[in-house]
Amino acid sequence: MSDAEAVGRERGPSEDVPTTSEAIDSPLLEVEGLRKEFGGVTAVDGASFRVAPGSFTGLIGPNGAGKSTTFNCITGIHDPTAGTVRFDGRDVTGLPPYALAERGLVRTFQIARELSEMTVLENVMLAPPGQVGESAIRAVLPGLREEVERDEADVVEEAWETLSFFEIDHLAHENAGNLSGGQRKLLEMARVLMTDPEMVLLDEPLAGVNPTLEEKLLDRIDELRREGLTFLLVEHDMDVIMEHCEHIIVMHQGRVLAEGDAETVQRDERVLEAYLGGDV
Ligand SMILES: Nc1ncnc2c1ncn2[C@@H]1O[C@H](COP(=O)(O)OP(=O)(O)OP(=O)(O)O)[C@@H](O)[C@H]1O
Repeated sequence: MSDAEAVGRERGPSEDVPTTSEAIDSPLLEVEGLRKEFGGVTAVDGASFRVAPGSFTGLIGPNGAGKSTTFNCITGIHDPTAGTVRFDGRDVTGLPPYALAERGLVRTFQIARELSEMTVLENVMLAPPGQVGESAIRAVLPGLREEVERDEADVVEEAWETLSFFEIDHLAHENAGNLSGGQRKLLEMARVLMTDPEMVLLDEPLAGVNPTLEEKLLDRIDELRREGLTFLLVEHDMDVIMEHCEHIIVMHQGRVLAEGDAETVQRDERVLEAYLGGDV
């Protein structure tokens, strides 16, 4: 019997499982005892894990495991019923998305209807938090006009660089609503990058993306990681998770069932049983 099998037989789902991320000494993101109830439904039931800075971490689990709810609790969409979320050593539990973005923790958002009527370039230029409103106010203050103009020129330059990085600069003047599903995902990533994040959370970034664009998106993520960005990804495509994520967290029934590298997770019998719908 392998170690994993032995662990699987000795422990039930309600007990704590050993977590390799406990070994991460200085996590960038730390989720502890996270719990979220919706009426009588417990969607997340005491999930705890850590994400190392500069890592590409995957969050997986069968349908209904609590991945999206966990994601939404971390990114300020849901208020957790209990537990804490720490980012860069600070408690950020329950902070709204804009406050998290100011601290460097961002998630991708689908392009909203109003934004789909704007061009790709406008979408990217609007992404930095507070940019437009702030500039508009500062533009009317005497003495600051020059500085504002310089700021805006920087944003335009950065917007073009970001579009070119994702190879969608040729679409700059196209309405965002006319993009294909895959091109939209690239635009969503470009918008995120404009906020100068430290950590990016991605929920199903490859859903509906054709293989060519998928490769492009994954290449860009790998490149950004090499520059020091941290990624946490919820994704159903196991091949992508196993190939690209060096740390994988498996959720089941609202808790962390197992975690480790691809090999560790793949040979963990509890993971297999959870995916097959077995009683773990
Ligand atoms: N707003 C809500 N109200 C009530 N129950 C909810 C709500 N959101 C999620 N749930 C329930 O919480 C549980 C976890 O759902 P969640 O969407 O987080 O899982 P998931 O792992 O992301 O699933 P999937 O892979 O199918 O997207 C499910 O039983 C789901 O029905």
